[in-house]
Amino acid sequence: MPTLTKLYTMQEASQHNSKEDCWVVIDGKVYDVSSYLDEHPGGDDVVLAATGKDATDDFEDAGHSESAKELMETFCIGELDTSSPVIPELEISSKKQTDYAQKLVGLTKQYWVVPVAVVGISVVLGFLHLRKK
Ligand code: HEM
Repeated sequence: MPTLTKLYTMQEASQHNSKEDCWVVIDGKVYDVSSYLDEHPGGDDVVLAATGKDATDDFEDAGHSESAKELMETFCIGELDTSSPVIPELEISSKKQTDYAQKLVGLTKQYWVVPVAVVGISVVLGFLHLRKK
């Protein structure tokens, strides 16, 4: 008999990112850990920080025990739908664009002195030139 596994997109899972409603995605599975947050020995903040992304590495890096992994399975509500993945390149390039735009704005703010100095020097030179005549 086929098993019915509920599929969730990362976008959907990432909307559950609060203390009252917290989902994490680990190893292709989606876990609703809302009821466990207060009891989590590592604290609720680390789990909350692991929402909205693939938290497999974070989970593994914390060195969870076998019993922690067994407990985790009791919170499993489905699997990650990978059929329409977000194209990472698109995200990165759009992020880069905003980064450049922000840098440009920063530079213009920082280097306002340059055009002001150029104008100032031109005025002084103009004055000197007129006086010579
Ligand atoms: C389904 C989700 C999770 C369950 C059931 C769970 C369960 C546990 C348990 C039982 C421990 C105690 C040590 C052990 O037995 O291994 C623990 C520790 C810890 N967990 Fe989780 N955890 C979950 C998710 C996460 C996530 C997503 C993170 C993100 C980084 C995390 C970070 C930590 C940390 C840092 C500790 C170490 C606390 C310490 O030793 O001071 N856990 N967790």
